[in-house]
Amino acid sequence: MRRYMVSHSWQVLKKELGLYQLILDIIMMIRVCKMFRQGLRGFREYQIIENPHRRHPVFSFWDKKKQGRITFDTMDFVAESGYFPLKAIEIAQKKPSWRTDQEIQILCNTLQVIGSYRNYSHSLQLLLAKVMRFERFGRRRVIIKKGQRSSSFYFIYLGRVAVTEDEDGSSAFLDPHPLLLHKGDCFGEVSLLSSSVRKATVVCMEETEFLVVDKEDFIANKLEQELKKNANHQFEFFRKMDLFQSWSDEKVWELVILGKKEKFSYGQLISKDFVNLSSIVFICKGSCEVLRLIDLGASPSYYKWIWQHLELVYDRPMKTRFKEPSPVERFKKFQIKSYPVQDFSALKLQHLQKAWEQQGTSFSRKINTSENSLPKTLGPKIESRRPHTIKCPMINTKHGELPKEAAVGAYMKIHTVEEGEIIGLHQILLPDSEQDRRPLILMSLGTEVIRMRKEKFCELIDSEVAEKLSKFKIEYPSDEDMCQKFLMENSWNIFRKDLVHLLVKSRQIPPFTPIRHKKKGVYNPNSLTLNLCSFNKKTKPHYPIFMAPQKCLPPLRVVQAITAPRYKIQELLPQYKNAGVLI
Ligand SMILES: Nc1ncnc2c1ncn2[C@@H]1O[C@@H]2COP(=O)(O)O[C@H]2[C@H]1O
Repeated sequence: MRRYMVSHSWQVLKKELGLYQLILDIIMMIRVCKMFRQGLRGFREYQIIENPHRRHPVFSFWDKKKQGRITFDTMDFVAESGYFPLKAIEIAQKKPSWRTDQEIQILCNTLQVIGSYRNYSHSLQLLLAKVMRFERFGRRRVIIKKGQRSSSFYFIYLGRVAVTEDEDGSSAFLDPHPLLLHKGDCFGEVSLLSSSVRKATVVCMEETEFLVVDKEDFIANKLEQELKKNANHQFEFFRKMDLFQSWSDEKVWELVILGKKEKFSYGQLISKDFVNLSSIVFICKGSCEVLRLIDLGASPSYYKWIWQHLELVYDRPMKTRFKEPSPVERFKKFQIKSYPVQDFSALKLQHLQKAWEQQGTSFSRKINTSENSLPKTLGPKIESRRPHTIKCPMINTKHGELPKEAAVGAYMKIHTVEEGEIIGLHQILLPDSEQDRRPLILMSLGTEVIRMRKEKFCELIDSEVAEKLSKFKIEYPSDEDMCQKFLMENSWNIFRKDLVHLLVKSRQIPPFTPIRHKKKGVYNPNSLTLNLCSFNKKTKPHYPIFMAPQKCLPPLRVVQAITAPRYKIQELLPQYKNAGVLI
C-alpha cells in the first residue's frame, strides 16, 4: 500500500511538476561540467592564474597601412625572473584550435629567446607556436628514456638537462662534466626524424621549463622536413672535412646523428673548462677564443716584479734626481725602474710570431711560447729588499709573502679557433700521464658549433683517422710563460700610455658635445686595474669576464692591467719637457 502511494506521488511529481525533466537536466549539466573541466583545462587554469591587477602599461598606435591598431602589451612578457611568462603559459595550455592568431603571435614573440626556435623560418615558428604545450619539471625528472619509442620534441625555455647513456639518468649527477643542454637548446628530434627509439636519456638537472611539440603535430606540420635540412647541413660540413675523407656517407651520417648543433653569440661562454669536458666541439661557423685564467700570484716572475715595484713605492725614489748619467745608462735605469725589467724591442719578435701564426693553417699549428722566444728580461738588476715597512695584509705563496691585494689573476688569450677546426681532440691519443689537464676556457666570437660526446666519437674513429689525429698536436704555453707575457704587455701598455700623454696633449672636450659612452669590449664589461700605488683602497669586486654566469666566475680577483709607480717619462726623453709637443 505504502509502495503504491510513493510510486503514485512520484508519477504526479514527474508528470505535473516536471521534476523528472529537472533531474535529467541536472544530470546533463553535471556531465557537461565534467567534460568542460576535463577538456578545457586551459580555461580552468586561466581562471586561477589571471592577474587581478594590471600595473603594466600597454602601448599602442594606429597603423595606417594595415588600418588597424598595433598593441604592445607589456603584460605579455611579465614573468617571475626568467620563468616563462604567465600570459604565454595560458596560451600554451590551450588546445591548438582554441588559440587565436594574436595569441600565436604573442607566443612566437616570447619564444624568440630560444635559439633553436629562432633558427626556424617565421612561418615554421608560427606553426610551432600553434601546437606547442608548456611543461615544467623538477630536478632528477627523466624526460626521455633511452630505448623508448619517441612521442615528443622539446625546447628548453629555462634550466638545464643532461644527456646520459644510462636509462635512469643517475649518471648525470655523478659525472663531474655531464653533457648538458641549456635554455635555447632542443632535443628529442633524432628519433622523431629517424622513426627509431630514443638514442639517449635526458634528465633535468634543476627545475626546467619546456615547450613540447608532440609527434602528431610534428608530422602534421612537416617539421621533419625542416629538421632534415639542418641534418643535411651538418652532413655537408663533416663531408668536407679532411679528417673524414676516407669515410663512407653512411659513416658520416652516424657522426651527424651523434652531434648537436648550437649557436653562441659574440662574447658568450661556450665552456669554462673544455679540456676536462666529456665532449668535443666542431666549429662550423665563425670563431672562438681559447683563454686561460692564470693565477699571477703563483708565478715567480710576478712575485719578483711586485716586490721590485713596491720597493719603489715605499722607498719613494721617484723624487730623487738623476745626477747627469750617460744616455745609455739613463735608458737602462729607466727601463729597469720605470717600465719594469724588459727590453721592449723583443715585442717586435712577438708581433712577427703572431703574424706567422696567422698565416699558418691552424690544424697543424704549434703554439709554443718557449723560453727562448720570450723577450729578454733585464732583471734581476734590482735586489728585492722585501720592505718590512709595508703595512698591508699578506698571503703566503710558493715563493714567499705577497700583499693580499696583489694576489690577482688575469685572462690570457692563447688561441683563436676558426671554422672547420675541432676542440677537445688534441690530446685524445696521448696517455693520461702526458696530457696537459690545465683548465681552458672557450669563448665564442659569434659561432655555430656541433658538440658530441668524446667517447662516442672515439668508438667511430678508424686507424686512418687516428693517424691523422696523432699529427694534430697543440701545445699550449706554460702559465709562467703567459705570466711573463702578461707583465711584458702590461709594461708596454703603461709605457705607450705615458708616451702618448707626453707627446699629445689630452684633447679638451668641446662644450655641448654629447658624451658618447664607450662601447663595452668583450673582456671588460667592468674592467679592473690593480694600482700598486693605492693598496688598501676599496674597489668593487668586478670581473673583466665575458658573458658568463656568476657561478662560473673564479674566486680570484681578475685584473686587466697593473699600474705601477714609475719615473716620469721625461727622464728618458729630456728634450720633451712639456706635454703636448706634437700638437
Ligand atoms: N651527443 C649529444 N649531444 C646533445 N644531444 C644529444 C646527444 N645525443 C643525443 N642527444 C639528444 O638526446 C635525445 C634523446 O632522444 P632522441 O634520440 O630522440 O634525440 C636525442 C638528441 O636530441
